[in-house]
Amino acid sequence: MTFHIGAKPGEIAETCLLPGDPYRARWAAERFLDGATLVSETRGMLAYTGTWQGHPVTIHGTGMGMPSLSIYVNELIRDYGAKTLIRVGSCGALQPDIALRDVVLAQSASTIGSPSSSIFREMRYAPVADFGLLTKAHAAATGPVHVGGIFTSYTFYDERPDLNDQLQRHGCLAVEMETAELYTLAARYQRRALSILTVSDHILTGEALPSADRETGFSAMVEMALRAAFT
Ligand SMILES: O=P(O)(O)O[C@H]1O[C@H](CO)[C@@H](O)[C@H]1O
Ligand SMILES: O=c1cc[nH]c(=O)[nH]1
Repeated sequence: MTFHIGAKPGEIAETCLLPGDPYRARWAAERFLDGATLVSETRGMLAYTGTWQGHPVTIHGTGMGMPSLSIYVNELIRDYGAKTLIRVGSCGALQPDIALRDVVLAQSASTIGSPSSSIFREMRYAPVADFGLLTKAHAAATGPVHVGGIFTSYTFYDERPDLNDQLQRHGCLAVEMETAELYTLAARYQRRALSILTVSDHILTGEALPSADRETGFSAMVEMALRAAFT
């Protein structure tokens, strides 16, 4: 047990899938894992461990935003020995050729700042995905998939439309709230990380999926994450 994870030693797999939403963790565990067992529900952040095609996998919610993800990923890596960490999240699209339900593979994650920023002082660190996971996830895609840079925001309700304009102009595919810190922590501890994101809304058009779709409609990215981890 740690401050924020109730699992006993040995109950967390080396491969962890990380949705922001704890109910997405439950849905994905029930749908994709054999023998899924609830191993932590501290603060309602559900975590399940089971197997996929014989491989041990944990699916652990992270909550919303980099500070929350940072707590869980630090403990998963430092206390439980997680080695492969794949975020399965939602994002808002920033480019006109990206549609609702498309998948975005985050090659890099720009940010204004992250919980790790203070250790870099004046340096603008560039958090990047694990190349092996990225290429394997891309090969496993069965529908529209986009690969490129994303923006990890500290806020959901952003008051800077000019920032979205600049991000779009510089080819940024989508916005979400966790990946920059995930990639930075993975680099620090020499672990593999990737963010696979399903487009839940479009920043340019204002279209959005209903929240039930966000919770359960994301099979393609979970399948891509599992195939990337084990092929
Ligand atoms: O669907 P998840 O994984 O939570 O990801 C996105 O959704 C939340 C905002 O609604 C933020 O956590 C953002 O990154
Ligand atoms: O952070 C996020 C996640 C999904 N959609 C957004 O617009 N922002």
